[in-house]
Amino acid sequence: MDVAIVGGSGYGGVELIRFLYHHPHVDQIKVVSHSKANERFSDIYPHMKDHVDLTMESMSVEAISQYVDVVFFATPANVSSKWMPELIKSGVKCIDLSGDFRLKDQEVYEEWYGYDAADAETLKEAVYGLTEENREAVKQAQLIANPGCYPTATLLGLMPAVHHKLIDLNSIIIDGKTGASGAGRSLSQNVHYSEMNENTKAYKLGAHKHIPEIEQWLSKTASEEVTVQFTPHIVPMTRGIMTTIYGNLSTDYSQQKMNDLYQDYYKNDPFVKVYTNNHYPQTKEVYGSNYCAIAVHVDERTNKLTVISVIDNLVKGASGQAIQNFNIMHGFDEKTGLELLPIFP
Ligand SMILES: NC(=O)C1=CN([C@@H]2O[C@H](COP(=O)(O)OP(=O)(O)OC[C@H]3O[C@@H](n4cnc5c(N)ncnc54)[C@H](OP(=O)(O)O)[C@@H]3O)[C@@H](O)[C@H]2O)C=CC1
Ligand SMILES: CC(=O)N[C@@H](CCC(=O)OP(=O)(O)O)C(=O)O
Repeated sequence: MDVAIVGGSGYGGVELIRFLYHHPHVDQIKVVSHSKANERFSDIYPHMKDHVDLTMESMSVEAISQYVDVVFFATPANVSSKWMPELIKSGVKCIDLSGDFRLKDQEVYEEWYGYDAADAETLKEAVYGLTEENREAVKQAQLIANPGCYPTATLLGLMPAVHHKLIDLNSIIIDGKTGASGAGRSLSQNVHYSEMNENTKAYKLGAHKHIPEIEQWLSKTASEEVTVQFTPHIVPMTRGIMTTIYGNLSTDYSQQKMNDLYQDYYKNDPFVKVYTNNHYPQTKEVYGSNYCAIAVHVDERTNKLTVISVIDNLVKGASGQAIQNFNIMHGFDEKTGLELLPIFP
């Protein structure tokens, strides 16, 4: 299978290459870059020297659709929406790491992203790639809207309780923490070393584009309109997302029953681990891997459920989940190429 990565010179791109380069079903990788065409990939990422022999190329949409079977987009918002109509018409499968196809309502996209939405016809083709929740649709999809990093951790943390109607859906509060790599490789003041080292700060309160993404999936799952309170924070680490999620319990449910429910819910999902031994997973425990690790706490005193959910933003929160979806779309074992253990410490 031949694949192209558009925006291959960024963090999402280098992670895709880390996993795809030795993927047993991938023959050729085209790394598409406009700013760095003709440069060697290992000159941009010297740790790849002698491992990855690829040169970045500038390719038109026509050339891409002619030469490859699958296109991954690791580009900022407002890029894939421009390329996609032609690619979809040509029959190529596409997996988009950006948010351009995640929100089904064009007005909502325009309000939260500030760009023109993707065209309605192409948007209809998009399948939300939260793998564990949408596996059957992913199997049939031509276009995957790969979820955002915070929504991946949040939704996987909430789904068992939501499906079993154990929390009041309009009481959900999400406290999110991310490392600097979430902002991508391009320079952003938010992640300037001297402003994030030994510092923790909240940002985009009530305005983060992951709010409508989380609400859309919760509302679809619950068949009612759900709103959430979400506050993201940047903490001084490179990789990792932790979401600490609170909700009011809507029924009497013991810690033991909640543990059993969560464990049972994810028993067939190879990349979700549920801890039931009073261990609360840490971001370091999933570093570099495609795992989401979850633990739940039932507080009978306050009648609240707390969920801790951690992922590596660049893997399960982006490139790893994209490859999990790629595997499923093509009938490969979903673990193919992704069975790396986390790096610790
Ligand atoms: N970082 C993360 O943790 C996560 C990121 N995402 C999403 O994945 C996407 C990629 O993120 P990330 O890799 O971190 O970002 P980076 O900034 O590291 O890389 C983005 C790449 O996109 C390319 N690019 C930039 N502008 C344009 C443009 N106008 N047209 C075409 N290509 C362009 C650039 O490559 P070149 O100049 O070589 O073409 C650049 O290297 C984003 O949409 C991001 O929101 C999703 C989940 C998590
Ligand atoms: C540290 C930092 O700035 N993180 C970014 C992560 C955004 C991201 O990756 O967005 P998508 O997952 O929607 O593509 C942010 O919170 O806006």
